[in-house]
Amino acid sequence: MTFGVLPAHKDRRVRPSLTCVLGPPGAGKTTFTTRAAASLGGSVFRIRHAFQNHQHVLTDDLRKTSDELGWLDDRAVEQVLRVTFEQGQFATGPYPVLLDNFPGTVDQLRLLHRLTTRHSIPLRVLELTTDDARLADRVWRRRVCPGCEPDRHAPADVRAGAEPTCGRCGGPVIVRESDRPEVNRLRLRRYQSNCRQIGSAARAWGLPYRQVDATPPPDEVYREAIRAFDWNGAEPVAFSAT
Ligand SMILES: Nc1ncnc2c1ncn2[C@@H]1O[C@H](COP(=O)(O)OP(=O)(O)O)[C@@H](O)[C@H]1O
Repeated sequence: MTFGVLPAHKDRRVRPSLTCVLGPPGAGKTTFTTRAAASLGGSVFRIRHAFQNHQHVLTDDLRKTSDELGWLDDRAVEQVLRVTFEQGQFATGPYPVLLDNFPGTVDQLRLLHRLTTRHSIPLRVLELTTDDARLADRVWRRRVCPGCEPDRHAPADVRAGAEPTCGRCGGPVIVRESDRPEVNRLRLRRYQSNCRQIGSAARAWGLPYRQVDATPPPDEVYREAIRAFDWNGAEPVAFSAT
């Protein structure tokens, strides 16, 4: 099986796949995708990074957006997906691919479905859920470290104190721009208005769709999520570079 010019995973039991990881802000998507990609030997896809990396494929009108959350038009999404996956420019590592917080709409799921069907790549959806109070608390507490993660996405491992610091580099941590209450409210509202449609479409198109309770600690969430899918028809194996 080929998928653009991307290499197949060295371990034949781990086959190419795309797993959409969805959930409201604070559910733990980035925590899960980062961890799963590391232990499965895969990579994480983020639409924002893909846009940044492939600006050149977009015409000027498609680079602009007036959307309140900065989402680009689906024509831009389609072009970026094509160049990322079909033209093999997804150079962040071998499969499986975990799509962090993507798709955001049913039309975007349709784009992915078409793309993966064309290339016989399994596509499935994992939704992480927890209660509203916990979501609010996690978003409220989340900090990022501009030193360790200049793009300010992945949550920092915060060392508590009068002035909380990054557990990794000891530097100052800050609140993520998108966690400001007014932006977070918008993100949550958009998620809530789109997630049911995405779920219904996934089921109608025969895509595996699993919900996992993201309330327990990350290790447990990870185990449950891995259990929720027959991960490529094989027990997931820890990735070894050898
Ligand atoms: N299972 C979990 N239990 C407790 N805290 C978690 C869990 N998963 C994530 N977190 C913390 O909650 C915050 C949000 O997690 P994150 O992965 O950034 O969520 P999302 O990507 O869904 O917005 C982060 O500070 C993270 O460290």
